[in-house]
Amino acid sequence: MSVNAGDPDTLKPLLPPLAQARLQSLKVTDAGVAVLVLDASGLDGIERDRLEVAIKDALRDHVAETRVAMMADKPKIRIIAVGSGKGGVGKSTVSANLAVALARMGRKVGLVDADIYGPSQPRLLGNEGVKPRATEKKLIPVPSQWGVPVLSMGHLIEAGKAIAWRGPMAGNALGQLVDADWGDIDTLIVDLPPGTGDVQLTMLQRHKPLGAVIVSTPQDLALIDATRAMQLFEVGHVPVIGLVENMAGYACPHCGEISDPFGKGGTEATAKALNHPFLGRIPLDLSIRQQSDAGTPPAAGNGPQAEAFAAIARRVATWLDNQ
Ligand SMILES: Nc1ncnc2c1ncn2[C@@H]1O[C@H](COP(=O)(O)OP(=O)(O)OP(=O)(O)O)[C@@H](O)[C@H]1O
Repeated sequence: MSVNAGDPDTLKPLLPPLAQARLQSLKVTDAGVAVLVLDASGLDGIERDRLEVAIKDALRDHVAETRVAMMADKPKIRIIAVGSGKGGVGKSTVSANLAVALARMGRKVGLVDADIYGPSQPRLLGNEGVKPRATEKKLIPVPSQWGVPVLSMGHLIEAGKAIAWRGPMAGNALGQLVDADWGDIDTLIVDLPPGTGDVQLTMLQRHKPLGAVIVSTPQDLALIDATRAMQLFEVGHVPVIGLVENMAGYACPHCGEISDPFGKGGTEATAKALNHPFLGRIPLDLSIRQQSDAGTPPAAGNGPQAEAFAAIARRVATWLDNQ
């Protein structure tokens, strides 16, 4: 060991240039052990191994031992966009319950309500009226009792006040919601506004989703619009994870007879025709609307509705795990 052992300033110039550039700290213990912390973001496993070997070689004759800690980059949040061709098909309901069902499976999920002209997530997750806190630069998502933090324009504006924003302002607002301080969340469900307008384009261009879930009713007209929404994602090179059929089969609360006010099986047939997976079907059920209005997502319960959402969440989770 050299006489200079223990002096980090003498050791630094001995390091390979890449290590010097990425060095975050260098300490030497009383026992002569050099402990280096490096920013390893963007380096792959082989590059990291090579760098560690080079550092140890460079210091071998100067310290008793060298330990290198590589700080990996923060895992990137994966965005799943939930879209629909037309309004009112239950896209927000599916987004909220998909997020809750994924959280119940132990996933670290957050929810962005990108439906900035008609935000509904604060009501669906039961945290209406709560204002998000903010650090100097970023919003801090609002917690919900279902384990899913959420950010919505509904948390930032006065309840019931209409927003008449133009495209670019809407895009910037969406940016603030998506780029918030999401903590250890690794998957963000983004509830898009219906259709194929500015907000959807901004989403594709600036915050590229990893995949998209498309919600439709079994109705022909809704399916035509859903097909259009899928084309938008395809043009943006965002893979369609699959289609969800909502409001399928109505069970009469009095006699139990099942009727199909919006048709039957249309979404599954469309998925098949377009070669996309079918993720599952949610029945038209009065209790889904009642629980949603009360801020108690059905996916958090134990009934058949919870299972219907859980089945969809399992398919989405499997898709995520295979990426
Ligand atoms: N499966 C269902 N059974 C019964 N009611 C439902 C179901 N899905 C959604 N709803 C109800 O339908 C209404 C519209 O749902 P939601 O707001 O989720 O649709 P949306 O597609 O997000 O609409 P928008 O385009 O306005 O954002 C809500 O009152 C909701 O509670």
